[in-house]
Amino acid sequence: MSTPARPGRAPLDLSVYLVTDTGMCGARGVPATVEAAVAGGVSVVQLRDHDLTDEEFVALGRQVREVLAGTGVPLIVDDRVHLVEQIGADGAHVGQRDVPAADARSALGPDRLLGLSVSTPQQVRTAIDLDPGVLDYLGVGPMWATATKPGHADPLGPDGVAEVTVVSPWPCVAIGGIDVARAPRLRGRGLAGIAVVSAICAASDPCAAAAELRRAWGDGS
Ligand SMILES: Cc1ncc(COP(=O)(O)OP(=O)(O)O)c(N)n1
Ligand SMILES: Cc1nc(C(=O)O)sc1CCOP(=O)(O)O
Ligand SMILES: [Mg+2]
Repeated sequence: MSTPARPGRAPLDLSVYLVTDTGMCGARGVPATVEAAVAGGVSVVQLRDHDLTDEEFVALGRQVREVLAGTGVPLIVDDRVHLVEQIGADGAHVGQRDVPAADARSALGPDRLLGLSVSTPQQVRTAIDLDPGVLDYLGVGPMWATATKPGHADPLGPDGVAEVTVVSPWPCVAIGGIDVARAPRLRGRGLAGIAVVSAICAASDPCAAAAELRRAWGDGS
């Protein structure tokens, strides 16, 4: 299901949003994992790797961009807004401790996608004080405790996430501890989609994992 976008933008399908983890992809590698996951129904891909140098990150990002060419699936860059152009990515995702969203938008220009992480309704209200045209979506998390992000905020759970989506003017994607068993518990909470790392990257068959998540999520209602 696509959700309304910023004025003048094509609708954005956030339903199953893959965030990559190079270590979890293992010997298969990030590009092959992304290719399989997209075949299984992933609708957005975010390149996330805190350990690579900028040069390595750009090289990997370009490989992923090649894999995504012609699929219509957007490529988002985690944190490194300054590399979006070099990679030829479609946008960036920033957190509360990264470059401020308004600065990220200035660097990206009006046409690229920008997501912001939030963990509380108050962080949404703070973001609303920005020009609403700055953001395309919110990443809301964590839903549940997860080993993938050490030091994460307090888990929100299905009831907590609904308190965030209800005050958000932007489409929201939930993240943190989501798998096939838990995904249905997030339906009907005002979310546009679910974002996962380990449920796809650590799966032996990322195509099947993505297809199962897509089925578990349905249309999110
Ligand atoms: C879709 C999505 N939501 C949240 C995050 C987390 O971003 P951030 O808080 O900046 O943490 P890091 O991912 O940089 O560790 C995300 N990456 N994607
Ligand atoms: C990257 C990230 N951000 C989070 C947040 O709460 O903002 S939780 C998270 C990790 C999600 O990994 P997994 O699907 O393996 O639980
Ligand atoms: Mg970040």
